[in-house]
Amino acid sequence: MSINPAPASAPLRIGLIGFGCVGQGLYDILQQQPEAGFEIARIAVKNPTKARTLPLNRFDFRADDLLQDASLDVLVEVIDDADEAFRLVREALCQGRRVVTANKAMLARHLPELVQLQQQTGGTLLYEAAVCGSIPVIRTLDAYFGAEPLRSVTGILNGSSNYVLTRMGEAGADYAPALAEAQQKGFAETDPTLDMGAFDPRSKAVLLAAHAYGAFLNPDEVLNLGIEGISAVDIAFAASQGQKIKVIAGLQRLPDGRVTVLVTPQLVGPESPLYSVDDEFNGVVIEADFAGEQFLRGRGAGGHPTGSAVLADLAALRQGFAYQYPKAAEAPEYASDLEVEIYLRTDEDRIIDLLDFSEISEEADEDEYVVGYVALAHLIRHRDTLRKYGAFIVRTGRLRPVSTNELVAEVSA
Ligand SMILES: NC(=O)C1=CN([C@@H]2O[C@H](COP(=O)(O)OP(=O)(O)OC[C@H]3O[C@@H](n4cnc5c(N)ncnc54)[C@H](O)[C@@H]3O)[C@@H](O)[C@H]2O)C=CC1
Ligand SMILES: N[C@@H](CC=O)C(=O)O
Repeated sequence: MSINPAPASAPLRIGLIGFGCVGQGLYDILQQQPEAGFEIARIAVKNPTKARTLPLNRFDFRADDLLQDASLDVLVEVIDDADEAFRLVREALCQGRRVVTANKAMLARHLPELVQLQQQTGGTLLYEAAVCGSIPVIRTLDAYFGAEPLRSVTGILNGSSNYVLTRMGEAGADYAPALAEAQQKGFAETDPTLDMGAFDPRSKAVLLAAHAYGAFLNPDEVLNLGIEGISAVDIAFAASQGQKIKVIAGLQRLPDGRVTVLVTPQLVGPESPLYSVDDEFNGVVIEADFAGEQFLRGRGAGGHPTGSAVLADLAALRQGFAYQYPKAAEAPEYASDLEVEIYLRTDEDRIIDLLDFSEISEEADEDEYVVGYVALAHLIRHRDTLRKYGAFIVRTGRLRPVSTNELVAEVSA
């Protein structure tokens, strides 16, 4: 038997919208891979006066001009403005075009509409780069695990906050300079609050929930707590227990079939594969009913790793690949009637009152921390107040149904 290579065909003509960290990363990758069969035909940028690595005549200054150009085979949207990204992607899909985006904030807000639009117009939208940079997690969940029920998907989904936590834990760095380094390396969002406040990994968790469980969630329903209030005391507390603090997105099927999603700092021990996922790396542990545990690890941010995921989407589009959302027809109910065990450090007594602990197992006046169970609904309702008063919260990983002492799940991260 002889295996014939795929027939040569004309390169796919790409319209690239956005030439920042990711746009340049993709451009660079395609320059180094002329044989890959993709040509960046037009590049739209916003600011005509900004100094760039390519001559001025290489750029367009109106993304809409690319939308009107029928000679472009695929549009790649990698700008940092979620509202404008939605307008552009929506318009392209209305035209029935093929689109790749990395904009998780936009996707998490508009996914149901964008999926419906593809069904109506025949357009295709891929977004592997939107979750975990270079790690092929969306396609793994959608295509490979499309038929298998999943117990949980647990991951470090944000490179910038993981970088800051690593620098603070290993090098004893302060929070602000560690964040400045993450920004300088191109890992952070234009507004780093999205990273440090865990809004970015929450968007990514919402996307994973659609592919892992068929659950299309409103991001506001999902608890996100960040690391803006972290201090050396917290890292020492974790270390005293042989653990590290990581920002963990936990997607979990409960015994009654419902799913819950939490995105918060969490204590992670050396028994977890996520314990040694450091710097800007991301990691995802998938617990499947029949396959058991699988672990994916890779660079979660940066121009080349993210550009690599865009390249993979371009290649997938050429092969006619589209997401199936295979579990959407039997989407589970979303559960928030749970109690979560947390470590809370605050110098404000009113925060402890506000959270109304149902059980306290440990209290240290000197270090101003409390460990105990709190209703998830209270954490969601008061998350802005917690952020405002600099309270720092870490989950232990234990969950239980509201108002009972029966432990339903112990997430060992
Ligand atoms: N940097 C990273 O590691 C990753 C970024 N992403 C996502 O990729 C997207 C791009 O991120 P970065 O490249 O890091 O941001 P960036 O800030 O480096 O670049 C974005 C560029 O888009 C330009 N822009 C804004 N509005 C525009 C418009 N209407 N038309 C043309 N250009 C416009 C900005 O001027 C800027 O140069 C964002 O959605 C981000 O969340 C996703 C995964 C990883
Ligand atoms: N700001 C994001 C970039 C990739 O998604 C991160 O730090 O993970």
